[in-house]
Amino acid sequence: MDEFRMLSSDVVEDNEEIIEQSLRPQALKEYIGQTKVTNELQIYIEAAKFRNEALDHVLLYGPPGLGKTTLARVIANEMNVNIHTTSGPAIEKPGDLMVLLNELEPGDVLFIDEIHRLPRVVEEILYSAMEDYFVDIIVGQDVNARPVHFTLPPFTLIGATTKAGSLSAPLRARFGIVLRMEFYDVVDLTKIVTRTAGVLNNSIEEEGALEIARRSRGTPRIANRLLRRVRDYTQVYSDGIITSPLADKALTLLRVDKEGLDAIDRQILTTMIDYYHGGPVGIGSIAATIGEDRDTIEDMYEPYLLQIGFLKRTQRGRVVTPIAYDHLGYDLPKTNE
Ligand SMILES: Nc1ncnc2c1ncn2[C@@H]1O[C@H](COP(=O)(O)OP(=O)(O)OP(=O)(O)O)[C@@H](O)[C@H]1O
Ligand SMILES: [Mg+2]
Repeated sequence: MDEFRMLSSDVVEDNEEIIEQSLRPQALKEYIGQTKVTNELQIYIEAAKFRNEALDHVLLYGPPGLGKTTLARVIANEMNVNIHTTSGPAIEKPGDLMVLLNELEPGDVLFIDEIHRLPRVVEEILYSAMEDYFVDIIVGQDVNARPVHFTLPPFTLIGATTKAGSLSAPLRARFGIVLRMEFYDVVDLTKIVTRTAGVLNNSIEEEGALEIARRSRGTPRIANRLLRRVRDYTQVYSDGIITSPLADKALTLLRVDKEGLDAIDRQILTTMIDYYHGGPVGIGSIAATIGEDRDTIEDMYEPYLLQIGFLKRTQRGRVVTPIAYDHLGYDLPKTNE
């Protein structure tokens, strides 16, 4: 079997995007977990509706797969407005953004995923669009060039990013609502797995859902992905009802360990131990040693390893913690004792 990579963003994703659509909760009350975020949003949405205004601009940040896109759609649903979806890298020039802004009706949501990757020239147009709902641009070229002033309807920009730190200060300052998405706890992930199994029309025991939840790195996208693989396994090897032992067997076959770590996670940790005495070591060196992209490690792998306390960040770099040594079956080096 090919190495199973839970965090990959390759070809599988196209198909997965379609599946994800059908799994997305539509309303705030169906949205599981993230209660800090949803409680806050509930208030702002209600107040905006009461005043009959567009919701203030919202910035959602946090690791991938936690439900930012889902939440953006839920917000639009709750506000009863249309959502126009795009992403930072898709908007190459001011004209691309103008096309999108031109489609907006009063109150609409413009969702920009990976907003930290917007080109600077485009970002600058957003400043006045967000602040005062207008855009001044130059139309035409050379002798025909002339400034044009466009007014826009009130709208809500929802930006999503895995890298809040890469957002420029002026852009960040224009979001009235800034929400940080957190990893989900096992209780909420169990609910998500159970809900998804229901949508997929699959029988699952509570313990089976729990086993998948525990190994999903606090991430709904991964939980749903693992559920589908476990479902395949149970349909082939048993009557299709997902139990805890079956989930364990399927996930072990996929080499997703008890903590939900996959091959790359383990490679990061063992490389740090084998080549760098467990650290401190810079993320660049780790990336170079295992031949992975630095951003991928930083955005997709490291946050969860930090969250569960397997990695620690220090002034001088990343350090593997004693519980990670233990989990991997390594003896602690003398200096750590
Ligand atoms: N709170 C939730 N309750 C139920 N299902 C959820 C929840 N959050 C996310 N999901 C499910 O997880 C999947 C991934 O969610 P989504 O695409 O919104 O993640 P994301 O944060 O936008 O990820 P990325 O940052 O990678 O774009 C979806 O299929 C969605 O159905
Ligand atoms: Mg998304």
